[in-house]
Amino acid sequence: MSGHATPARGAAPAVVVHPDAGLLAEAAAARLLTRLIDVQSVRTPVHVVLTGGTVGIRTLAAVAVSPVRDAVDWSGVHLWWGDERFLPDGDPERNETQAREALLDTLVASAGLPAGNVHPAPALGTVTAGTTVETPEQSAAAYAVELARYADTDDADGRDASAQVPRFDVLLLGMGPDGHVASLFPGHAGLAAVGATVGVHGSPKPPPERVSLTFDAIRCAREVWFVVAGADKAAQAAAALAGGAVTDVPAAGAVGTERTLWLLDAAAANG
Ligand SMILES: O=C1O[C@H](COP(=O)(O)O)[C@@H](O)[C@H](O)[C@H]1O
Repeated sequence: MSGHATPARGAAPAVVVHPDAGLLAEAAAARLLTRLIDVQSVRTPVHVVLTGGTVGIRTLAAVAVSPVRDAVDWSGVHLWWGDERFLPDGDPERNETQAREALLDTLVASAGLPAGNVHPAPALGTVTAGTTVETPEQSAAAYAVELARYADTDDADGRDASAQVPRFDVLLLGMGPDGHVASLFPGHAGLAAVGATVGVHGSPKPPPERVSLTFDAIRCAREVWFVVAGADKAAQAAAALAGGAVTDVPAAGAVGTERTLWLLDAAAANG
């Protein structure tokens, strides 16, 4: 295993606990909207990485109905994903499909989000640059090309900019009960992948084929925010916060350069 097996340099984690998963999603949505408004007061565009998973999608649904939603200039927001389930376009299990239904379709239709600012990892069977995407590796490679188009390679702050990705302003992550983040699973080869993206096979959580950002890419984010709920996540949340080994608890390796924030519900915080 490479240097990713040890916790990364980056912002030390801070923890905020909310009473339950519903309030966690509402609070994360409010926090995200405030962050977008704040960042837009000093720079544009803003790059946000979305997560799939239960709380991640509930957070997007809460953004959709927030009265503050339209205080964001969505024309200057670019949206990416930390991971994707490698399935055909429109499959209900794709993180992209769920995010579009929860929020993105509305933003494109009526809030000024350009369709071209939505950057999913290409789905199984889609055609990208004249080639049909048939493997997670092909999707990961095409996703890396798209990320590189928006890359910020300024490494003046000491971060490793070799992953060729945007300087994400917020990168949202869920966490599985096994401690996985994005599609980086305990003991899997993807933990050691270098560059921006990796194709994943044999995921212990269905579907088995996925595409993920690497730790190199995740660690380019200014702010990494976990949204984690449920008693089944408590042990791994505690292990990650205690600085556990990344091979056992991948969440321990996901840090932002300026902030690492764990947004938990009370059940997940009780480990
Ligand atoms: O499969 C995935 O699972 C994780 C966690 O999901 P949850 O439902 O347990 O919260 C998610 O973060 C990831 O994006 C997704 O692909």
